[in-house]
This record gives sequence, C-alpha cells and structure tokens, in this order.
Amino acid sequence: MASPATVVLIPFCVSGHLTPMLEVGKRMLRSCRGNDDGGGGGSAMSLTVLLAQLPESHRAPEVDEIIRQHEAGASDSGFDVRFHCLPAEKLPDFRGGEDFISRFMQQHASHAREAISALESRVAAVVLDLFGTTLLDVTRELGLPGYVYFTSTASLLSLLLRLPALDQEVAVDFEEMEGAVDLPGLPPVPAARLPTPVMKKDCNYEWFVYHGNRFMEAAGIIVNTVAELEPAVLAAIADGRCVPGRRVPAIYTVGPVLSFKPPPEKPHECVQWLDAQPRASVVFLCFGSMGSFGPPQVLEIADGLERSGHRFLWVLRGRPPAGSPYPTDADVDELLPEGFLERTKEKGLVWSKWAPQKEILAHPAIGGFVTHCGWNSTLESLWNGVPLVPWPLYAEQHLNAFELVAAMGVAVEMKVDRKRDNFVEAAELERAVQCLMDDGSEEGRKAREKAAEAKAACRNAVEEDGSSSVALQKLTQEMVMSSK
Ligand SMILES: COc1cc(-c2[o+]c3cc(O)cc([O-])c3cc2O[C@@H]2O[C@H](CO)[C@H](O)[C@H](O)[C@H]2O)cc(OC)c1O
Ligand SMILES: O=c1ccn([C@@H]2O[C@H](COP(=O)(O)OP(=O)(O)O)[C@@H](O)[C@H]2O)c(=O)[nH]1
Repeated sequence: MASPATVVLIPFCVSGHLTPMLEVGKRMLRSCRGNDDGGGGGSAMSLTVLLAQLPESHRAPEVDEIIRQHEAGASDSGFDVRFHCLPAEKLPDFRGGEDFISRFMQQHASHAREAISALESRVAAVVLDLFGTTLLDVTRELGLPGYVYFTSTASLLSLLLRLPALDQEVAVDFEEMEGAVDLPGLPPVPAARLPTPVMKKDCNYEWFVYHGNRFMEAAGIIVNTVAELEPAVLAAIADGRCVPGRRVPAIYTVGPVLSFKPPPEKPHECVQWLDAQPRASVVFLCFGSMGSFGPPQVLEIADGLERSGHRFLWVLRGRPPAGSPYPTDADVDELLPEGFLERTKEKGLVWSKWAPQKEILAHPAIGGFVTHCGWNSTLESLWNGVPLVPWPLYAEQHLNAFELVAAMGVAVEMKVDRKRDNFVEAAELERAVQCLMDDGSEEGRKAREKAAEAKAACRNAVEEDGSSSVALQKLTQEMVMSSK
C-alpha cells in the first residue's frame, strides 16, 4: 500500500499560533481516519511540522513543552506526525512585531523549500501561518496547494482582505481618521477600534496590506472560528464584498480549535480555591501570554476590584525583563496597595504566575472574564459560556473587543484609554465588573444569555455533523484528493 500523503504545517512558533496549528493538524488526521475505509486506526494522511524556531533568548518558556507534548500525544494516538527543525537563522532586523514575525517567516523560505523537496512522502498540501504568506512563492514553485491557517477572527480576515483597497481609499493614518470604517458584515467600526498594526501606515501596516493581498492566492483559508459566531462577516467574505470583482479562496471555519490536557491528579491551587467559591460568583482576570501592567495601573485594578465587592481571581504578572516580551512572576507584596491582600482574603486570590486558564474558565465558580481579548482566550471563554469584559492591549485585540460587544453581544463594554497605554480607571473597572456580575444588571444578563448561546454554538460546531466538523472533512478530503 502507498504511504499516506503528508500535509506540511509551517507555524509561527509562539504559543498563540503554534498550539492551534498543531491542534488543527491533529483534527485533520482524525477526520481522515474517520473517512478511511480500512478501519485500521491509521490515517490516510500524515503530518510534517516544519519548525522555524526562535532562538532561546526570544522563545517563550512554554513552547518547547508544547512541542514535546504534541510529539508524545501523536505517537500515543498512532498518528504519523514528524517534527523537523529548520536551520536557525540570525534574527532579522525589524521595526515592530508584524515586521519581525513576517521577516522571520520569510527568512526560512529556502529552508522550507529544501525540507519539503527532500520529503519521501507525497505532499498533499502546505499550511502556512497567517504571517507566512511569503512562503506561497515556495508552494507555487513546488506546484503544491498552499493554505493559510488564520488563528484569529473572520472579522480580522475580512479587514485584511479589504485592506489593500481601504489603503487607497483612506489617505491618512487610521489613527488620524475620524468616523468609522465599513467592514462588510460588521456594524461600522470606529477607526479607533482597529488593530494596533493598522493604526499607523508604517512597515507593520505594510505587512498587513501585503498579507491581505497574498491571502487571495491561497488554495484555501482555514479559520479558527465558528461559522455560527460570525455569520454576517463570513457571508460578506464569501459573497465577495471584501474584495469586489475577485474570487476569494474557499474559507474553512474549523473552530474552536482548543487543546485540552487531562487535569492534574492534584488540582492546581487556583482550582482548589475556586472549589470553595459559590457558583458563577468569581470574576477572572488574565491578560494572555504577554499582558502585564505598570504599578499605577495595578493600583487602579486593585482598587476597582475591591470596590466592586465581587469575588475575583486575578492573574497579576510582572513587567518583562529588557529584550523579552514575556511577563515575569509578579512581586505581589511590592505591587499591591498596603493591606489589600488582608482586606480581600475572603473574596479574592491574586496569582502571580502562569495560570491554568483553560481549567479556570471551565470551573463552575467562574461568572465572568476580564480579558485582553486574545482570540484563543476568547474562544476558551465562549466554549464555557463565560461572558467577558474586554480589556484589549495589543495585536488585533481592539477589533476583537469591538466585535464581542457590538456584534456578538457576549461582553460588557469597558472604557479603555488607548492613548494612555490602554489605561483603565478603578471606577470604570468597578462599574464594568458590577455590570457583568450583578444579578440585577440588564446589560450583564444579556451578555450572559449571549455567552450561553455562544457556548452552544461552539459545542454544536464540533459535533459530528456540526459546521466545523463538516468544514474540516471537506478540507481534508480536498487535500487527499489533490494529492492522488
Ligand atoms: C494576530 O495579530 C498578531 C499576533 C501577534 C502575536 O505575537 C506573538 C508573539 C509572541 O512572542 C508570542 C505570542 O504568543 C504571540 C501571539 C500573537 O498573536 C496572538 O495570536 C492569537 C491568535 O491569532 C490572538 O489573536 C492574540 O490576540 C494574539 O496576541 C503579534 C502581532 O503583532 C506583533 C499581531 O498583529
Ligand atoms: O496565565 C496564563 C496566560 C495565558 N494562558 C493561555 O495562553 C493562551 C493565550 O492566547 P491568546 O490568543 O488569548 O493571547 P496571546 O497570549 O497569544 O496574546 C491561551 O490559550 C490561554 O489559555 C494561560 O494558560 N495562562
């Protein structure tokens, strides 16, 4: 029997992009096994993961562990998954986050070409990170279908598809623009709510325009969203309203792509604490892999939480050391106002390290989530029906926050002062937390109701006949067929 064709994944190796790409790969293998008539437990497909690894100085501590776990998990489940490290490159010169990620991916193009050419298996398709569209040149040269795996919302995708035209329509920097931007399928988006790299027409912005253009060349775009969460935006993309007059690649909505580990034998301290709290009584605050605040903001948060009167679990991280984007464990005694821990000890827990966020959001004691609106965190919250208070910080999070409030209705708005480094006043946090958590709040009730609907949509989507499972099957069938 011929060996199965392989799908090559080329992720950007940071947790928020790597984990969902590895997980979607695993789901593709599972979906192929479902289609396999042999029933022998194998899959009609294998995976080859090409790792363009950041040097240790820039690598998040959890990345090696993520790779180790997926390697072990793949061999346990009988799937054929091979990891291949591409030769290391000197870090590129860069002038911002998107510039860095895009150049870093570009630097590995020739290594990726060599590695793919040397594979013994037939290659069914290559799946690229959303910042890796420069590698579409490689897939074209090799005559292979190149897909993009889009780790964020359909709304961000619609913005990127529309950006090349929007760039021509709007002469000034978007941060100078008054009024709103028309993104088909969304209510008018105030210019101030656009993603950070779009605000100023610098090199990071240029990369967004570049990727937006190149997405049109992909064989398909795989999106980590749920069709039922963003129906209007997806319809607008499919109808060609984002790029009039051109055929948009097929869109596969396969989310929520979340990976869960079995809980540890001894529950984590945060979970033990939650076990002692009443149902839906705790507001959880956590700000992603890169979120941290300076001392004045920490004081405002402490004050706002205390005044809200609600129970809280607050992941408080310290500022990153120079040259790293990753927060440190916080020195809680130094950062918090005097007497805060003592005064709130019956109601709150401040956790200064990486927290088991997925387990926390799944806990029945959690009633709301103050979040930076990273898309993985958002999906984890909606998967559990937890309503949100958005506190966007970087990347595309301001647009996510807008969509959560204005389109999905699963969140209660909070005023975040983008011009003051996303500062939130204590009184505003107090108001938003009360609005989200108080039984009597109409706004909170609506958000809770919508979050419960979103939970049902997420769970239905991944059932056997759900929209995401069907999209995944279609995708894998297409890949397998094209390799025959
Ligand atoms: C989507 O737009 C951007 C994403 C990122 C980005 O960068 C990043 C860098 C790291 O060193 C570690 C990370 O984990 C990481 C993650 C990351 O994106 C996150 O991706 C999620 C899924 O797409 C999610 O949506 C989060 O909001 C993102 O933070 C960086 C960037 O510019 C620098 C982007 O424009
Ligand atoms: O203390 C923390 C902080 C973050 N996360 C996880 O890190 C990911 C963050 O991804 P997201 O897309 O939300 O934001 P990013 O960190 O990439 O900006 C999510 O899976 C979170 O569950 C976690 O487990 N513990």
